[in-house]
Amino acid sequence: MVAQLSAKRKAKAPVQSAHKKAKTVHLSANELPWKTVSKAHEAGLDAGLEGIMELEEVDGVDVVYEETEAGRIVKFSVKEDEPKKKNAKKEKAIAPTQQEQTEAGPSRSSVEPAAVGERPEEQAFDSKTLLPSWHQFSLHPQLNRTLYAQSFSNPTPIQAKAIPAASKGKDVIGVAETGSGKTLAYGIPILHYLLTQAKAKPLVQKQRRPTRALILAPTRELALQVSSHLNACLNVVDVNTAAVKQEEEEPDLGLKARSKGKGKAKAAPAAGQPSSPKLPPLVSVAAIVGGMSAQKQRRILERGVDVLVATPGRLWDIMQDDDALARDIKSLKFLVLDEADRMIENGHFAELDNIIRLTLKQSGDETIEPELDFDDDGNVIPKETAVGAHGETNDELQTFVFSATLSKDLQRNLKKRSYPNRKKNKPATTLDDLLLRLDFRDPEPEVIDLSPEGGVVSTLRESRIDCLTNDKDAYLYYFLLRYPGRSLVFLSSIDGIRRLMPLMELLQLPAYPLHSQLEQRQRLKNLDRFKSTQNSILLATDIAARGLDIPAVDHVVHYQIPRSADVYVHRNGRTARAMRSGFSLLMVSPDERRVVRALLGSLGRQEEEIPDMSIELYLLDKIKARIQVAKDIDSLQHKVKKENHEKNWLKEAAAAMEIEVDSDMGLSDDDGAAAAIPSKHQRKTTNAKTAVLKAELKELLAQPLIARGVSTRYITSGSRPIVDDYISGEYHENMLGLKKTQAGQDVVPRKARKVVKKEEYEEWKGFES
Ligand SMILES: Nc1ncnc2c1ncn2[C@@H]1O[C@H](COP(=O)(O)OP(=O)(O)OP(=O)(O)O)[C@@H](O)[C@H]1O
Repeated sequence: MVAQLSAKRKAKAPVQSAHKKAKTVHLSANELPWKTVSKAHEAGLDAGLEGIMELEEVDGVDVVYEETEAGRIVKFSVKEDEPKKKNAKKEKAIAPTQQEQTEAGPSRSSVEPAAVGERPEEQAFDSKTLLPSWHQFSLHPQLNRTLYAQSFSNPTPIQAKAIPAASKGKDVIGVAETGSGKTLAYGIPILHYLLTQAKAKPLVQKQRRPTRALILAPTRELALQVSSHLNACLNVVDVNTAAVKQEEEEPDLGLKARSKGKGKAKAAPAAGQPSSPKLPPLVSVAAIVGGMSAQKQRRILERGVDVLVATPGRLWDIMQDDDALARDIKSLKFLVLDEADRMIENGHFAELDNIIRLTLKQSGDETIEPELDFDDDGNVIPKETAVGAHGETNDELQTFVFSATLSKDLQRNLKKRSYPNRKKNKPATTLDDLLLRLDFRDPEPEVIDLSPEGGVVSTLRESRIDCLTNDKDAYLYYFLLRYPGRSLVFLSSIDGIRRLMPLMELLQLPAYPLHSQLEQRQRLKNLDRFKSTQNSILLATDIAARGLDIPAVDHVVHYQIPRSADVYVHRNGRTARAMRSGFSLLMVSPDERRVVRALLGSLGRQEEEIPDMSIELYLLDKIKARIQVAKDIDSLQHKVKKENHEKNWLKEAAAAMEIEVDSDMGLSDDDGAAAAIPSKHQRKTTNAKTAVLKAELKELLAQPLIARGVSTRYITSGSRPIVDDYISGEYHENMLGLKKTQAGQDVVPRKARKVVKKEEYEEWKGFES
């Protein structure tokens, strides 16, 4: 129970007025413009100040002590004109439009002083002047403010279509290219609704917030990203700082990618608000994902979250012990499936199916009990007694399904909901099944399909290299040296990443791994390092293929070919986002060629459409030498590691069995010739070999790679004089004789490609026959 207790008021310390000319009025304490401040959460006041439920403060007040016959009295003097002048400019910029006032609820006129307890989020914003392209949507001022601060001056095409439809209460199926702002296309309508609904509740209220929106995402990283993307829209920003910065920056070219720290303004208290105390958010967003403390997530849920972004597995785990949450899911206002097709791939089918089942509109014969029963596989057991017993329906629910890849057939079926046997209590078995059992309340969901022809984003440059499987390392190394930048390299297996990582380290390339067998903390750390290092490499499985919005990925490399056309589209979508240019390279070995042809065919494309990457073969040979030495070192190191591991294992096993290792098993260090464990001598030899190879590699790495025809003695001579490149600063630091270029400049049309090498030809022939 929350008791409403008397507020503690604090006035600023007495100050002698410096502005003698300003008109001052004396007010009683109750007439002063008090503002509510939150209790300093960080200072731990939450727990310690029983009885003090609200703090208030007041600015610009002088306290004057006057001696009267009745004794000393206190007068509060307020300067009348100053504050108004000072804030006039700001107030003009954020004056509300008539429309906004209606949408966002009553807000003050620009000249009215801040109302007691007004929240910065609710201060009006002049979207007509500052964000004309967004004005038509009549968004909550808080959203306008953050859009402005992030320089999102225009809605993206999918946003322009989805926001009005969703705001009208329609269900939306949105398909648009990767990096086109789908998160905000569904996020803005949700936040707008919740913000306009939210009433500034007393800070003391400990009441649990019911979850109103559930966003399901296939991977933990994507869920965390969506949550932070939406949270960024709820940060209070100082619009005036933003305006100044905007003028200083170059003109907006249309779509500017949002990146942390690159926004126009820092999160800051809105104009006229105190800077230190932090109010609890009007609307809260949190992520519930696997691999992170379930207990902490449960605690967050106990307090309640308005918008929950979750991966199905963890959500289902938590829901099984949390009836309140299960009830919330039954009466959601918004359900979003972001990249639903990937959720199926991830093996979360059953959980997703169960969660979706709870969101079905309850009808007379399909009621699901709030208290759930589960079978051994964690599936909901429909209760017989529940039939028609409760009659509660959730007609309110709006469903949004977004992806960059949803087949036209599925879109059509979803719209028509032409699913012959929609037996809702039977588990779904395919994606189509699952999506078709979504209970759209809207008789005609809005299908917005803006996907580009063949799935290719207009700012993406694609290319391919045909090479033998064994040569992929060399080609990859060549590419990474030749085109420095942020490169995301996709592999199909975790083993492949484990094999490549030590090679990258030995070759002194800054590479980080990302796959499902890493601890979640390590995954996030590696992702962060990749994001924050301009020249870096992320070796990732397809957990990084969808949705991840990493600012400025220059290259996507398909080291191993994607297993479907959709994955190809999504992997490529990690670059060329938000109208930036990007580059992708497909590495195709002879045995992958047929699959590539089929894959492109299913996108309605020909192989010839993807040009070849041009390669300096002379340099490639030198690169192969480096790779070979690195591989030799790695295999020696691997051998030593394996032997040490076996030795330790044997020792531990022997100790557990209380056996003398030396005498009983002949595994002493000295008689290694006969034993599984190498002798000291063998180990020494291996170490010496490793040291020699490391020295050799060091020397190779220290020498520049010199292209054919370059004279290092006389830079003005040779068939490839490099003097001009030096003068213009265009010379390539790692590859002498080559110019610094973008990868996209070094592609050649496929028809013009060279004849395959003899040994490749042999292999191809074998495959093709
Ligand atoms: N109106 C806008 N103007 C400029 N940039 C925007 C706008 N809306 C979103 N962005 C930015 O575009 C980038 C891509 O957005 P988002 O991640 O939502 O794309 P997406 O369509 O979901 O991509 P994917 O299909 O790969 O998941 C983000 O950095 C986002 O901040």
